[in-house]
Amino acid sequence: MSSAMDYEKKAICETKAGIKGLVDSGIVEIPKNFIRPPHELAEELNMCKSTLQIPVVDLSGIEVEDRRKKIVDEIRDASEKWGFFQLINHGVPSSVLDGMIHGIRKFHEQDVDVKKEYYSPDPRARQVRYDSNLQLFKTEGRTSYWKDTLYISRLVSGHIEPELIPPVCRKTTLEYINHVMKLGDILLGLLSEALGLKQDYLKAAECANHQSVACHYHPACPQPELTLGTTKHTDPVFLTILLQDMSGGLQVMRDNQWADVTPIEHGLVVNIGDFLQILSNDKFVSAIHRAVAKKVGPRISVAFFFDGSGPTSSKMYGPIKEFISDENPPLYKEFQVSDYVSKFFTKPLDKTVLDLFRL
Ligand SMILES: O=C(O)CCC(=O)C(=O)O
Ligand SMILES: [Fe+2]
Repeated sequence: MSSAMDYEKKAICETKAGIKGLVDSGIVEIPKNFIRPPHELAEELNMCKSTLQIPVVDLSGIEVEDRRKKIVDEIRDASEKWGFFQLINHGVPSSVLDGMIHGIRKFHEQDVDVKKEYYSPDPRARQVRYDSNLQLFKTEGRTSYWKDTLYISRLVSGHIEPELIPPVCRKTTLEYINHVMKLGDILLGLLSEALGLKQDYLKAAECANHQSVACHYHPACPQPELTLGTTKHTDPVFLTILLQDMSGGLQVMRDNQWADVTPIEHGLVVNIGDFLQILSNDKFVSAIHRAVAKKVGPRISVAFFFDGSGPTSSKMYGPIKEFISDENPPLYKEFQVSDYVSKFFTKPLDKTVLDLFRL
């Protein structure tokens, strides 16, 4: 590591002002540790961009039987082909969505002296913490991302001690959690039906008992083409509901091309996570996605993750028995959340959850 990089790392960590602090200091070039490796940047230049758009599913009329059937068909198709879709008329009030984005922006833009109280680079240390993935400096050859994130973790059925949430965004965040939990229930029902199972199957299978929320703030970036807001990844959870502002930047991989997930005002993005791909025995896909950095900012996005039972539970997960036959053998071994957690922190960077459990 160069001494210049050491200085930048130290400055970001010590001020606890995040990437936002770096931008506010007036930099015109991004520090080296944010620059993606040359082979990645070269590969990018040769890659075609997809003009396809992820499907949009309208949830209005869901209580009418025929309409629900059509919605289930659309969700099945999107989950099989893309692993991604957008929802409109999903029942979460526009004021709650706007309030969440506004609250998260206020958190990241508040006085650093207040914000830094929440700063912690250790994912296991605190239930609510803010960080800029600077711990990645420590890992040789790993690039840092152009974003700061407020993490709200270890929610149990949507519950968290309200006082743990920063006052500046407490009311709006609690409201948002409350509504997204309800939408999560509706979605689990629709996804169960899309898999040909009873409506309460995925909920009863403990696919969403725990939740966490990652509230991202991507500041304007002076050299966006050299870095990323979030590197390409799949979500190591069952299901994600993502709220994004109108800035754009989220992309999903389809047939080896990046497709933009163009924001829809007051829409929500849904994506299938690794564990749902495993349960469905590869019927549904957990798609690779990323967020590009932008010259203008900030961009706010909020990923609400639905996770399984906690690491102390002995609940086993694996391909759903109903899908397994001599012709369709299981593609993954069974596992407990604790197996996954212990492997996750030591797994090689290029391995996903799917690789860890594939037979
Ligand atoms: O910022 C985004 O739109 C994507 C965030 C994301 O993929 C994640 O938090 O897992
Ligand atoms: Fe993600």
